[in-house]
Amino acid sequence: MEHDAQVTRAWVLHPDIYGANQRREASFALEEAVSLADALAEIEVVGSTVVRLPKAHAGMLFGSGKIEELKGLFEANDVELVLIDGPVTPVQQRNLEKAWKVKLLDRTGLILEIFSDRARTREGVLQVEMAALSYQRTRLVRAWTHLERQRGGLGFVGGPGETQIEADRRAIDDQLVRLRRQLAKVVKTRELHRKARAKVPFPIVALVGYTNAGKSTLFNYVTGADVMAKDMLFATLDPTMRAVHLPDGPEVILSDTVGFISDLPTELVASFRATLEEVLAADLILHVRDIAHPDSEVQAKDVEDILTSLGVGTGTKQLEIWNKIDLLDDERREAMNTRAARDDEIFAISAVTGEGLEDLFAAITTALDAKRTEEDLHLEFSQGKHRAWLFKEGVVENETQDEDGFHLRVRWTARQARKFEGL
Ligand SMILES: Nc1nc2c(ncn2[C@@H]2O[C@H](COP(=O)(O)OP(=O)(O)OP(=O)(O)O)[C@@H](O)[C@H]2O)c(=O)[nH]1
Repeated sequence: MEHDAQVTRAWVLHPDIYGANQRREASFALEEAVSLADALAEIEVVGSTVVRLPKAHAGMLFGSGKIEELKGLFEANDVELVLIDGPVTPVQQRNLEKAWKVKLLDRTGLILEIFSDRARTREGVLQVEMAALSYQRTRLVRAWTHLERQRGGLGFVGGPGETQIEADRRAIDDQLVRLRRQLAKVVKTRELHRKARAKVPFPIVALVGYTNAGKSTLFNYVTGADVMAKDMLFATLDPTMRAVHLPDGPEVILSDTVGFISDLPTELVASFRATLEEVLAADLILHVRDIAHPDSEVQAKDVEDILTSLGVGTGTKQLEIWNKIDLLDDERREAMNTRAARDDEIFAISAVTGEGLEDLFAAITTALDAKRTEEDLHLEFSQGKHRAWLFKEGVVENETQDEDGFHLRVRWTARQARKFEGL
């Protein structure tokens, strides 16, 4: 058979762990894994299968019959790469690669590949490199533990394998230290940028959501920008910011962030913390959901869990955006619209047709205006201009005066506070 030499022929396996993986329907999980693989241009998915995992086949992951059966399938389809949508130990990887004569990548490895393909900014590139190294490091440790066990767990030092692994581990540690230093520098620069932005008197609205939910499409619709919006997972990796005037509303900074995914590798969760700080700093969070997706509820729950684990969102107002209603049939669309209309914090929209956006913009304006905090200010007499501004903006609740100046109790929104700072 003649094949395009530029692309690697891949087969996707979703291991269905009996009894443990029922939270997500196996067929949806398999579909998502195929989309993940499709996100890499150099991979062509030639087939995909859900495989029920046996209870115990530690060294090979699957039973020998299944391995033979799959081997025949891979040979018949000239498969060069097998993607296993789950964790695979280094030992299992080596054994399966040998048995099937293919290269093998597990879910974390695949997601890391995609992230490394997508990272554009210096910070993104450094974070992905660090995540990949941390991942490699855990695989060294596992192999080492395994070697140790083979020798009967005596733990004596100096075996050739162990020395090599120790050396590899040290090399990785050194490189991680170097990368961490470089990253710290980049983060510092970004901090300065954010501080500069905080002086801009606009509230920040952050878009979050499961990958492919439509964040970039909504961002583009609102800002008229041309951020890459594709039916491709993780099209947006680095956060994008844009100041935009909402129709009949305030000027805001809209921020588009990386999409979330179930079972996000822990290495990546940690390394993307910094990027998600943009979300932490937001005045309002818009959680964009693909409401037409069959697994929409599970996706939403996973996004909420990741946000909670990152400490994002507590105390920050959130609106839920039910996107892609144009894809629903009339009956379901009607039902969604009715449900959304009953809840002040849910909005059914289509980021493609623009349906429902007017109500959403109005709600964003209201939410930002409602976010008032109370503060005590002391103004010197020479700051009369500031006092006049506060009275003009109508945020002063109470005022007293002494020989130094004015004591004001103000209730204001983040937007007003920032404007005041800029005076
Ligand atoms: N029919 C329809 N398609 C939509 C809508 N919103 C987004 N899409 C499509 O969904 C796909 C994903 O949209 P993106 O905007 O790239 O999604 P994202 O959430 O930014 O994705 P990540 O970058 O992976 O986080 C694209 O093919 C969009 O055209 C919508 O309201 N209706």
